[in-house]
Amino acid sequence: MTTDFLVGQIRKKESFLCIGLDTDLDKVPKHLLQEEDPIFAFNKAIIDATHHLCVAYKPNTAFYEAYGIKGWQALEKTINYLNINYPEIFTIADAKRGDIGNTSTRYAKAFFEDLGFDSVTIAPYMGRDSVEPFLAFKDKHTILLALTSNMGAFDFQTKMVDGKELYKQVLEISKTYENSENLMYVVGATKATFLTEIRNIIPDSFLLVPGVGAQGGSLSEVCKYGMSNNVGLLVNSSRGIIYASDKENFAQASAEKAKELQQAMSLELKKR
Ligand SMILES: O=C(O)c1cc(=O)[nH]c(=O)n1[C@@H]1O[C@H](COP(=O)(O)O)[C@@H](O)[C@H]1O
Repeated sequence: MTTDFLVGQIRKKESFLCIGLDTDLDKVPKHLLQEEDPIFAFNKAIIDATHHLCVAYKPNTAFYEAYGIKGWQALEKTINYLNINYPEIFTIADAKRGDIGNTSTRYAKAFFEDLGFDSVTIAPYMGRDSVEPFLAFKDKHTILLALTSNMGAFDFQTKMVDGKELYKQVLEISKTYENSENLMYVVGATKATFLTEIRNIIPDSFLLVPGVGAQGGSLSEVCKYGMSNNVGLLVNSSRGIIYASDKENFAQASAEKAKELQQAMSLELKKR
C-alpha cells in the first residue's frame, strides 16, 4: 500500500486508529474456546465490527507464536481475511525483527511475501545492513523503533551518543538508508512531549504510536506535538479496544471503544 493511499483512507474515515490484535486466549470470551480456531474466531469478529472505524490492524506476533503452529495458522488466516475482505486496511506485523542482512532478507520475505503484510516493525540496533533488506520491498513499510512507550526506553534510547540522544541518531542515520522513503517510526504515546523534537528531524514520516489506553498515553497530546501536514500518525490501542467485554457482545463492545477513539480523532483532524 502506498502512503498516499493510507492518507486518503485516514481522510475518508476521519480516523488514524490502528487496532492491535494482541489476542490472548486467557482474555477472550469463554464461549469462543469451543471454536475450532478461537484466535481467528475472535479476530474475525473484532475486525468485522470495527473495520469502518480504523485504518490499520496490528497483530503482535508474540501472541500467535505463543501458541505454536496453531497460533501461526491463526495469524495467517487473520492476514488473509483482512487482505481478501478489507484490502483498504493497512496491516502491520508487529514482530520487532532485524538481523544480519542475509537473515533480514528472509524475515522480509516471511512478512511481506508469504504472509502479505503491508509493514513490519523492526529493531534498529543492528544498523543499516539489518534494515535495508526490508526497505527494498516496493510499497511495503519498515517501522523502526525510535522511542518506545515502556520505561526501559530510558535505558538506552535517551542516552547521549556523540552529543545527541540515541533515538535521534536512529532517526537521522536511518534517513540515509537506501529506500528510506519506505520508513516509518515507532514513538510511544507515553513520550508525546518528545514529538516536537522528533518532528524537527522527520517532519513528514508516518509514526506508529502505541500506548494510548492501557498504558495511559494521551491522544490529544500525541496530536498536539506529533501531527504532520499529511496527518503522519497511526495511533494504536490493543487491550483498551479488544477486551472491552468478555461477554457474548464483545465485538460490539470493542466497536464502541473504537468509536470513542475515532470520534476524538475526527475532532483532532478538524482542528487542523
Ligand atoms: O511496536 C509496538 O507496537 C510497540 C512499541 C512500543 O513502544 N510500545 C508498545 O506497546 N508496542 C506494542 O503496542 C501494543 C500496545 O498494546 P496496549 O498497551 O494493549 O494498547 C503491544 O502490542 C505492544 O507490544
